[in-house]
Amino acid sequence: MSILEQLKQKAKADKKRILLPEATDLRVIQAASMAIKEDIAQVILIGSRDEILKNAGSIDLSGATIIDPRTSEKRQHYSEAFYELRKSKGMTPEKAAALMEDPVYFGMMMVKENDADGLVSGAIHSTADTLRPALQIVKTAPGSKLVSTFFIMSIPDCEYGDNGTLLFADCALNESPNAEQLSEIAIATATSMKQMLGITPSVAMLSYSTMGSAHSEHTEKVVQATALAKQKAPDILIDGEMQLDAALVQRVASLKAPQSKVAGAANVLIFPDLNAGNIGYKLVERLAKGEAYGPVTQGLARPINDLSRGCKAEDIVAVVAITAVQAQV
Ligand SMILES: CC(C)(COP(=O)(O)OP(=O)(O)OC[C@H]1O[C@@H](n2cnc3c(N)ncnc32)[C@H](O)[C@@H]1OP(=O)(O)O)[C@@H](O)C(=O)NCCC(=O)NCCS
Ligand SMILES: CC(=O)OP(=O)(O)O
Repeated sequence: MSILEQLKQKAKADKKRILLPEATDLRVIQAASMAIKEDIAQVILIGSRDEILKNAGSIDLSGATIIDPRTSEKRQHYSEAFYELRKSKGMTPEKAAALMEDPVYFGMMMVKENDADGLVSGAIHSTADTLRPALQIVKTAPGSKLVSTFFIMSIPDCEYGDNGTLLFADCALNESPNAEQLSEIAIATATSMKQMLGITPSVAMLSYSTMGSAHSEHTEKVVQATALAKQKAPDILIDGEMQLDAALVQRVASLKAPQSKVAGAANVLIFPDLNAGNIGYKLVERLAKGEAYGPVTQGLARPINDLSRGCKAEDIVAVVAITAVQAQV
């Protein structure tokens, strides 16, 4: 069974209430219909009922709940709760009331108030416009300092990773993580690999240098992050700094990093910054025809997940399943 099929089966076993706030977009409407048909979530669409149904045309949305923020009886309550939450950051009652007309902000408050279990957005909104309200409203999980994101990459006919399945991080949120933050991203992604996919993580801290073959402030950051991650999580297999070929290809690993248990067998790739991570996942998605599910967030108090604006309806369904599985924890 494919990784995606496994996640869908898990989602089905305990169905969660998942919000789709970009409900007028045709891909989101198609995804909602598919998710309902596959029975992986209770789908809640946020937006104008008339507009959603007009855009849906003949697509069956009969199993979805539709909530219009402008007419919702919860609007006043959410608006007041949002104002309370953000007043120390300059929020005013007027601005809070206006933002509650925005389906993404309204949806975040639904999740915050436990009126839904998770939210998926980003088919229309940029990552910043999806994740900023999540960070402001839902906030970090207890014990988590840093929210970060990963992609589940599923690459056809691929001998690397776990039969072509790898996690890539951070490809969407943290622009220029320092060594401490990079170590947190590595540990969180390894934990996600184990918890969500049941695969033992083998984490490569990527660089343009392998085990000291080059030196600069950029490589030193990765060296330091690797040492910190090993110190904080001695039970997780983490190594670096290493180049991508050393991380994946056994023949190259035996030349460049013969002592490393991770080199040649990595299934979690930690990129040194967002330029590398975002370009890296899109290269694999487009040139190797890999499926890229995400960006999936880790470290938030409740599951809020993003999409790429280039996503297809099937990608949205996959992220709905992932969000539902996260909501089960
Ligand atoms: C998401 C993003 C907008 C957040 O930026 P920001 O400038 O920190 O935003 P804000 O200052 O409004 O932060 C909002 C809150 O989230 C917190 N926060 C921001 N990033 C965080 C992180 N990674 N982990 C935990 N908390 C975080 C801030 O401390 C702040 O908290 P507070 O307002 O309650 O005190 C920014 O990180 C970003 O643009 N990232 C790149 C997104 C992108 O373009 N990706 C490429 C395509 S996928
Ligand atoms: C994750 C990502 O790159 O999102 P977008 O393509 O929407 O910028």
